[in-house]
Amino acid sequence: MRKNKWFLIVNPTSGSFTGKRKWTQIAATFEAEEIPYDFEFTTKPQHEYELVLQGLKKGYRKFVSVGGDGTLHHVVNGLMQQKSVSLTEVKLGVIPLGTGNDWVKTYKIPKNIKKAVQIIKAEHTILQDIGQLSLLNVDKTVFFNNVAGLGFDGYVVQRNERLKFLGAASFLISTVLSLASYTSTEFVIESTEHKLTTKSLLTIVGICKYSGGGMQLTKDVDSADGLFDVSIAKHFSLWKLLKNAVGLFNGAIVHHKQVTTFKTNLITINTSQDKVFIQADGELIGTGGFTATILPKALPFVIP
Ligand SMILES: Nc1ncnc2c1ncn2[C@@H]1O[C@H](COP(=O)(O)OP(=O)(O)OP(=O)(O)O)[C@@H](O)[C@H]1O
Repeated sequence: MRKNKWFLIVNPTSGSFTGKRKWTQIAATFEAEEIPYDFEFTTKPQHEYELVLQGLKKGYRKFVSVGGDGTLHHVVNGLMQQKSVSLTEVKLGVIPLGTGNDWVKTYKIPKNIKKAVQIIKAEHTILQDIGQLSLLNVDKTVFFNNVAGLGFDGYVVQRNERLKFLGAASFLISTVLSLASYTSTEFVIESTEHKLTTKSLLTIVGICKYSGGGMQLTKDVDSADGLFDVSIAKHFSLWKLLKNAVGLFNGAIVHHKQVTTFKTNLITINTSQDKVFIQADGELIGTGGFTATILPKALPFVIP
């Protein structure tokens, strides 16, 4: 009967321990709404992945990621890496308790626990595209459900690890602090339709709309169109970035003349410089270049 029960994977550390603080309220809401569920707390980084595999083995098919973008990223990777259960049988809901909570913003899933739980109860799903990243420096494949990128944004994610206690504003603070010490990188970018060599600040490959705590760096996003939305930004001085700060959050930045955008289903981004950080869904993945392939309509997510 586990097939009909929700299996909640709870990261107590997400959102500077919001996960731990809100758990009693979440459990009480599931009970009040009479939604059958079981749960497990993560006890270490990336534990979500193992809990998904164990959950599938025990017969669960309906999962809830209780945490932030990182928790969701690892739950998605658990589901995507395994081959024993067809993903059409699976449903994945989210209760956002993280710092940035960027993926939920695309679908307007509220942070209000009662409302987020009611969305799960309604079980309305969208088949969303998933990105598959193959790293060029090492034999490693990672899946992502929101936005991946390399260059400056990887550098910011790496720097932000130490500032997350500052909450959602930490991303903007890390961005400003990082600009002072970051130099642009030369990338060779090859997609189905484009080939270019360019010195740039960052290159972002997006499925959904928001990253970096609410910044909109991808244009005309459709999360189920079988295409990545790519944005390549040339170097921005600190002054220019601050002048365009509003545009970072309302999406106008993608129209800036120093930003190039296009759509593609396959892209390879490489660099000969070392220590170029790669991030996927706000998690640090590695360094160097990657090939990103879109997997159209790959995973059913519960959305409003
Ligand atoms: N028990 C744990 N102890 C330490 N780290 C954990 C634990 N459980 C999960 N993690 C890791 O914590 C990291 C951050 O989690 P998450 O991204 O959900 O929170 P956040 O960083 O506050 O939110 P956001 O990514 O939305 O800004 C993830 O990499 C996750 O694997």
